[in-house]
Amino acid sequence: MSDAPVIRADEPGSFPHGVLAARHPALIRTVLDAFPYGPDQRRALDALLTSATEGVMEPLGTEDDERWAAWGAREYLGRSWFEAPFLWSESYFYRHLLEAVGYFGPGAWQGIDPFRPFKLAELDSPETDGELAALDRLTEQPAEEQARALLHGSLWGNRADLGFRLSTPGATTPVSRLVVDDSASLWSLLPVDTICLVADNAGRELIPDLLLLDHLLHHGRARRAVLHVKVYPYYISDAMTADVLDAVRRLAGAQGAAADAGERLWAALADGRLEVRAHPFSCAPLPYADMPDDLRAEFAAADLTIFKGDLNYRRLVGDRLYSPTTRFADTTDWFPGPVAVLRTLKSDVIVGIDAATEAALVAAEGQRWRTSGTHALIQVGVK
Ligand SMILES: O=P(O)(O)OC[C@@]1(O)O[C@H](CO)[C@@H](O)[C@@H]1O
Repeated sequence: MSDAPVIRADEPGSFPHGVLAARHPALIRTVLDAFPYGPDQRRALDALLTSATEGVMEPLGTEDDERWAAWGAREYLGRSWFEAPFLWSESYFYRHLLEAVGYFGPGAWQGIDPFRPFKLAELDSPETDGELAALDRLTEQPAEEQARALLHGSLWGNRADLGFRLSTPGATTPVSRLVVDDSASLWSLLPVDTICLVADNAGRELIPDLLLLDHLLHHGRARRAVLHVKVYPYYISDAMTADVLDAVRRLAGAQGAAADAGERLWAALADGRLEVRAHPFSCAPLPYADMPDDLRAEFAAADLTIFKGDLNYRRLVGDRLYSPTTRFADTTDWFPGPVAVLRTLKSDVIVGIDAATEAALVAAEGQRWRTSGTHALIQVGVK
């Protein structure tokens, strides 16, 4: 195991401190504005707002406390949210938020995703219309060119995360060259029988993820695909099964090439070539290295697993302050199969870049490059 320090949020001015001190309160206010929640839910959200910024982490008071105990709660309950590992307190915050809005019931609000209005707004946005219309031109290109464009669409789609935009309003700064580009190695692993894609955000990220999977299935570069999503609403815009269905419907209801892809995806879901999985560990406050055996076996059975996004990156390599030149392979060698990541950089964790690249980024931006969302990478680990 690495001896790089686990990231915590206890240093004012640091990125994780800002997430807990500013992004979480902003999120609670946004959710309060988006729903006509009743007095009990509003009180619970107000209480969470105070607790999350000034209080300590408390039990949920439900049977889920047992699961969280198995995930380490005994060590952190009663302590400030800022003291626990960043990954742990962020995940626990989302679980508490769902408790406050009655997501797990009993009651009429059971199963109502507090983030759904924002996810749907993305699917209905003019930007999504534009991206779907562009597919008609893309299908006229050679298959190789289509594949490259769809991979990059899926990669940069990762900027479309609502949490990031809560604290980075107008995050439309131009994108830049990849800080690591192992895409040649990724393509060299195909074709495969089974590809797994561990999804990140719904809406404008999930659409290009689905288009990439459709392309791989349609062009025989994978026989089947397994799409891992979250088991409940998490990190604001993370995709769940309901979001996959919304996205496939959005595609199928579009025109031209987008509609063709939507229909193929619908058929692939129906005949099992595309399977959606939502494992309880998907919302665990732990790195994937700690995943349970059944999930490990699922990844082991895939010929290639692609992890999308910043949070999955943190959970794959470990949420630690590594030296950026630490080898990617050294942080992922425990993974039970070939693994790739498509990620825009939105938190402090980074491994696998060379010293010259790091020096150039620091010279140009200080440490902002780690969190600004304007840089991205494609990394691949094969044993
Ligand atoms: O996983 P995603 O959607 O790419 O990013 C999630 C994120 O916005 O949330 C975390 C902070 O709350 C950071 O890891 C990251 O910046």
